[in-house]
Amino acid sequence: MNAEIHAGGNTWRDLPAAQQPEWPDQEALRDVIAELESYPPLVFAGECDQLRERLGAVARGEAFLLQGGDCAEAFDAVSAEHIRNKLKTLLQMGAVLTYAGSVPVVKVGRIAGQYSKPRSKPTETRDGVTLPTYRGDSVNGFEFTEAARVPDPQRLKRMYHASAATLNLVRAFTTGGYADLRQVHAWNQDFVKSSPSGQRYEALAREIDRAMNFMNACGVDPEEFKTVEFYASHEALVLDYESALTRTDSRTGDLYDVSGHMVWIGERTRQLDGAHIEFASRIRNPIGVKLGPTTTAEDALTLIERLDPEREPGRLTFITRMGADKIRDKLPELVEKVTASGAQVAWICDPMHGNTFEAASGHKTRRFDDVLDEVKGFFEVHKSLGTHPGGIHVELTGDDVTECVGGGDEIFVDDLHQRYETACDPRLNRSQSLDLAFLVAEMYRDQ
Ligand SMILES: O=C[C@H](O)[C@H](O)COP(=O)(O)O
Ligand SMILES: C=C(OP(=O)(O)O)C(=O)O
Ligand SMILES: [Mn+2]
Repeated sequence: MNAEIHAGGNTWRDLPAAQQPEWPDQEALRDVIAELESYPPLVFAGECDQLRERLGAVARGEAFLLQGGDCAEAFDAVSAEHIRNKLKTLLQMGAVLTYAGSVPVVKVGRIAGQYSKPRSKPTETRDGVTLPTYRGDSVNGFEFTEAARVPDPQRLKRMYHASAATLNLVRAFTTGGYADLRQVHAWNQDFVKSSPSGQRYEALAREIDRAMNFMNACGVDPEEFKTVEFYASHEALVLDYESALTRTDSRTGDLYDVSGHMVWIGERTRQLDGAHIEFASRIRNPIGVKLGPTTTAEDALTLIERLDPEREPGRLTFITRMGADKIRDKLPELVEKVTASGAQVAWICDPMHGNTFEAASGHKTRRFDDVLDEVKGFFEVHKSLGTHPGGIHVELTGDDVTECVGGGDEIFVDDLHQRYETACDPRLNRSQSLDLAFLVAEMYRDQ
């Protein structure tokens, strides 16, 4: 490996890096980094290029991005059941958006690497006891004990292995026949009877069946529907991990972060002169940046200069997370000035992170109606500017949790305690996710 090029993955080390774990033992950390550097890549650089091309279609207005998964993946949720449920939910949403929205859908999971969390406070207090905050399974334990909350670099290796196991199953499902479009009904089997969104989905699946029979009769090869393109993404937060998995592509000499196909930089770590943007500027993966309500148009333009100097559609995705009450005020200026600059970024709506509040029960939650309203605002703004609403970025799970309130199968604040299982932010459950997909498909069609 070319030492100079490889050093490109480490230039962030001279800059301030927000939200990094305070590892107590630096020597142990160095050993872990060295071991991670010897591990095989989790993804192939060519796949990252392919996703960049797909996102280029999103930026040009020819496709829609569906990006979703847990807020925080957990090591003890690396099981066939959890992974299958999550994938099934994303495939169902993808089918709804493709068919009802009549648009090609690029499917990207917050999966196989989403183990690190930025936090708003460094400590958490319960019943008078204060401990370091939980920062994701890659860093420390969720359990509220002093021992669990100490950052342990060995967890970075577990993150790699958990990501590898997850990605392996996802690849098996998406290429081995499980995700075959002819299985649209099978994905819904356990769900259909119990829920209005399941029943609505079933009706759509019947239409898809008819359309496929028609295509079959016209001579389209049914094998065309057997596999689905699915990509993995996560927040590139813990830079020791991400840079240990950054490798030189032997085909081109370019650097890729081979821990996932796409990585994004979060709202709390997007400082223009900070380590995360520097790191992202050195790799060829498609990059996302979260933009919250304090983002100025100048910030957005500088991010483009740093991350997409060639103005390559698909390289840069702006994931806005303004909040339902701010999106209509804050988004127009950003979109206008970015468009005027000639850059072609993909604009994606994260309707989750600007709409979190604490319920009287103490649960962190989100209202389905606020989520929906932020997406509506996002579509309205793009419609008025003649730009493309490129997709949604959501926190969801395939399990029937009770973490967000509202939805067709309504969950009330008093229900939150029943199945509140998230390690960090509240996720849409399967029924709420499907509801959202139907409503977004309608918005897209009306656009
Ligand atoms: O997922 C995002 C952040 O980690 C999360 O919103 C921060 O939550 P906190 O305010 O509980 O730290
Ligand atoms: C931390 C997250 O979001 P943001 O950076 O937008 O707050 C997240 O996506 O979980
Ligand atoms: Mn989150």
